[in-house]
Amino acid sequence: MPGRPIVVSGPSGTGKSTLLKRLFAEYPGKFGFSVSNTTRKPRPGEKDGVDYNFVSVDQFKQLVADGAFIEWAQFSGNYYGTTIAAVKKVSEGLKRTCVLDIDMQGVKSVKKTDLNARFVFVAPPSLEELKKRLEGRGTETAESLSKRLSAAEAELEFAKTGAHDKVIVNDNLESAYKELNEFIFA
Ligand SMILES: Nc1ncnc2c1ncn2[C@@H]1O[C@H](COP(=O)(O)OP(=O)(O)OP(=O)(O)O)[C@@H](O)[C@H]1O
Repeated sequence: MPGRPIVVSGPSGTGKSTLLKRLFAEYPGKFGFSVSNTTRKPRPGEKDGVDYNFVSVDQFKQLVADGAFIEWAQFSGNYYGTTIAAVKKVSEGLKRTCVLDIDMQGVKSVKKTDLNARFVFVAPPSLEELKKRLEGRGTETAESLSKRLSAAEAELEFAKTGAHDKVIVNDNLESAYKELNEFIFA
């Protein structure tokens, strides 16, 4: 029996991917991510329904109008989004526990659906440490770094409202992973 969907959120750079990568590796076949919808064209080797659900702009707009999305966005001329149906497909089709790595808008949106998800927030030990990790990852420009840090403050404020079932401070990676594991299998 797959478990209820798990929504993992928290500031960019707080360590969500690091923790999830470890979880997926420890339990192969137990968890899965949903397949996103996109209007961009498939790249060679990409399979429809596996890498993405490839749709036309008209189809995408219809899904938006139908309220099918948990979250969607436009990047460099293409639309991308996660549908409620794609999350259900992971549990009902693949019989896996669906894990969603989304931001606070996504969290609010999932709460309005019938997905009956559980919410975990991964917090950094401090904003200074978060800045160090983002710098250390070597993926950010000065501009994207400052954008992520201001978004981080909003995420931390939101977490204070008690919207999540569990808050994990990712200070020591081992103990954060242990807490995540315990929460997920509780
Ligand atoms: N407990 C920890 N102590 C020190 N460094 C950590 C810890 N956890 C993660 N990191 C490092 O912090 C950086 C950011 O981690 P990661 O990429 O997992 O964050 P993220 O929350 O998934 O970010 P994004 O939302 O941008 O994808 C990585 O370089 C990672 O190795």
